[in-house]
Amino acid sequence: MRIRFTKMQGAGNDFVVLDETRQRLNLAPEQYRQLADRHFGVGADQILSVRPSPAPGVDFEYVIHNADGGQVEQCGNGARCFARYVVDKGLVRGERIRVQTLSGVIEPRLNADGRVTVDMGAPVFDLPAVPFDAAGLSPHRDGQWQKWHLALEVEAGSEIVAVAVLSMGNPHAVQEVADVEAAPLCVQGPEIENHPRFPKRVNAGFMQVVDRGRIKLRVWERGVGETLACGTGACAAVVAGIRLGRLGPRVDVETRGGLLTIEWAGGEAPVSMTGPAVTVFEGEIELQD
Ligand SMILES: N[C@H](CCC[C@H](N)C(=O)O)C(=O)O
Repeated sequence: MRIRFTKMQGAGNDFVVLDETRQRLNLAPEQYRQLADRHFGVGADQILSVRPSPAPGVDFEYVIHNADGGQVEQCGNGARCFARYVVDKGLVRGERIRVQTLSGVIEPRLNADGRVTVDMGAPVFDLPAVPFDAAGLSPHRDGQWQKWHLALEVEAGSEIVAVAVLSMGNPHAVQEVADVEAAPLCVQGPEIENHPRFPKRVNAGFMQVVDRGRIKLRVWERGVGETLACGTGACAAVVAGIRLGRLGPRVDVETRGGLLTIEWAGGEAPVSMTGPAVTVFEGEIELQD
């Protein structure tokens, strides 16, 4: 099957975008994996599908697959690129862009400076959890925040890390580190991603607080590994930092791939994310059938 695609990136988190507005491609997980493969395919962290939405008042359906071929609920950097794509391709009829995802409807906005702002919805603080006695965990309340101690089995024996756990539509476990460049992502990342506490696996964030308006962040993403930026991960880290009293309501998030700005007023308020969205190239590829 020969298909056309658009390669995009948001703060270095990169995507293959597929236009399914006229025809569904019905790809199999192996074909998503082929598209994401950086040696045998195009190469990307996620594959984003643009589909029409049957729902009244909703313009598009936004379907997201990780590099491992699994479909997921949300992708923040991808949402900005989705908005850039549908505007640049002339697919948008009105002023607003309302997009259905597995975790609800989002409404991205293109700003005059070329960056894109997305209301990512309100954070959710209780994730589907394995009963703690089955996973050997010891939850404790730290201030007003329930943090979880995860028992990680790493080469040097087991170690306990305290993570803040929340959902931005997709699951995140965020920990604070003194130096994000020295954070053990390659060791702890896969351990946390696949920890029995998270029956749907999890994205593992490593946050260094610079001051109340700035953090540095690296994320080991579920289904991908370390990415240069993670939009929902930036939202989750800022929400965790605000809930722990470490951050103010507007935070610049330095990622290896660029800068994201996250705002959250607390409580049930939605989290706002602003950042870049860039088209890199267009192409065609022959997919295995
Ligand atoms: N790996 C994530 C999906 C992509 C999230 C990230 N690329 C973003 O910008 O939010 C997950 O499995 O939940």
